[in-house]
Amino acid sequence: MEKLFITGIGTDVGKTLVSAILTEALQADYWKPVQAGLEPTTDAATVRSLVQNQVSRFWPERHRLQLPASPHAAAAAEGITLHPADFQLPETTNHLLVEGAGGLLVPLAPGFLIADLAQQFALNVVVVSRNYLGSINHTLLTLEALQARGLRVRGLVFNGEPTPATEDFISEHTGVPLMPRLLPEPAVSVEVVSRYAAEFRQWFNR
Ligand SMILES: Nc1ncnc2c1ncn2[C@@H]1O[C@H](COP(=O)(O)OP(=O)(O)OP(=O)(O)O)[C@@H](O)[C@H]1O
Ligand SMILES: C[C@H](N)[C@H](N)CCCCCC(=O)O
Ligand SMILES: [Mg+2]
Repeated sequence: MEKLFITGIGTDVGKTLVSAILTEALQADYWKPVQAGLEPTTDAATVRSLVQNQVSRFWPERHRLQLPASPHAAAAAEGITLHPADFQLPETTNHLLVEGAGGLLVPLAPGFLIADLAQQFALNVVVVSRNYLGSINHTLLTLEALQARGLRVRGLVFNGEPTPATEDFISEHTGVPLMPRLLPEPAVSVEVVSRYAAEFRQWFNR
């Protein structure tokens, strides 16, 4: 069974889109442990709206925080402090995807980072790297931080305009496995997710 933690090189890089694609590809369960920002929608609701299979289960967030901010700040604004002991991996016999919030070193509380959650659950990691000027550095820093923590990279997903100079350097410098890449889509839809899911399914079955 694949038990995967979806992180990225920052916020808004496409973790939720990749989560939807992987959820559909593997008919996996999906869990967003901490949702910071509830309007206009949540990541779990987005993934649910983009997948069609009837197998996936959507596990409830452990913390739903109003403020679209860093989780440590969103929690503080509600007068609460998140603790590692709050979080237990959903007990499922299915594949499971766990989506972080923002990038790998985003704080959940003082001394408690998103990376600690991936470590606590001993999950393999999928890294989403959106293409922008500066993304090489952000990607290499993320991969180095994962390596320093002994977290295994299951695959790296490039998202955006194909940029060989960027992608080739990251791939050759780190040797991480590359998953299928995402192109800029005019709109994100069930059809788009279904098309990529077929590609990712092949990647897992290769
Ligand atoms: N390849 C793409 N083509 C078109 N739109 C995209 C693509 N990748 C991401 N987007 C859009 O960019 C926005 C941010 O993506 P997404 O919500 O997946 O980011 P995220 O990394 O999950 O952010 P967060 O840290 O808030 O969880 C969304 O509106 C999403 O639909
Ligand atoms: C609100 C946003 N969409 C994410 N859920 C949280 C992003 C936290 C980023 C914190 C940071 O790296 O400065
Ligand atoms: Mg997201």
